Amino acid sequence: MQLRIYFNPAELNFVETSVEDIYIVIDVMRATTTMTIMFEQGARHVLAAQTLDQALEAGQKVPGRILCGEYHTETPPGFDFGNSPAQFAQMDLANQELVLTTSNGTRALFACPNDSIRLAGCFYNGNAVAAAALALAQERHSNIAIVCAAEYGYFALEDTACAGYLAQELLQQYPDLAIHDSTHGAITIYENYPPATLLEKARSSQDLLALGQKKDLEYCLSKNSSTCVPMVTGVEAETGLLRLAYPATELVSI
Ligand SMILES: O=C(O)[C@H](CS(=O)(=O)O)OP(=O)(O)O
Repeated sequence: MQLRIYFNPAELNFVETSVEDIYIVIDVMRATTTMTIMFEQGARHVLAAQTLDQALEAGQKVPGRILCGEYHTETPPGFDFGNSPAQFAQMDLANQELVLTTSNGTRALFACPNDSIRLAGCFYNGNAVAAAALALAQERHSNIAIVCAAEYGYFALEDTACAGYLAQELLQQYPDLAIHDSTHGAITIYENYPPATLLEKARSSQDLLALGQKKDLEYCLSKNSSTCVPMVTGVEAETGLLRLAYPATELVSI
């Protein structure tokens, strides 16, 4: 079993990807942390949209859906909530369906091959997402790919550090995993930029601090606080949104 790490979703355009691989998508600040917390709070589904318009349309289509997301960190007009993990952590989302669109994280899910298994990974569910990816890869005799959402196409320190952290977790749980240069690079970055250092140095941390979202950083930079592993379980035919669930009891269309 092999592990490859992509530091930017665009890299997927230049390699031969396999639909059989298990893709862990990381957007530490904040999309994949937020998704994990939504399920932690009881959400039934999170529907990931690629654009604001797609999200608005999907929100209007089904009454009762909660429309969430951001455009340049702000809650867009017409949306119920933004993309704050700290805010969702205070909400009872039992059985709710949420539509989520964000600048980088939800798009990174779409950058992976259609019909592939995609898991939302972050520091917050690190241990659990590594275990889930390994179980799926073993069951399917496939490889694992970690895809960093990055930041508007640019390298993101916190996503890469988290990729290194997940790589360490994967190697601990499955020492026979074959790794490549990208894994050595990500682990070195994690060792030099653990969460406490990311808080100080990562640009996204600075941006969130400037916006008064310090509480979000506590969630985004906390390790192994959840066993929830959001998984793409299909595509909503009418809207094209990716449906995520946890537990993924509906693994029928992939
Ligand atoms: O909501 C976020 O934190 C970001 C937006 S920005 O990059 O901080 O402007 O979106 P995400 O897709 O979660 O990275």
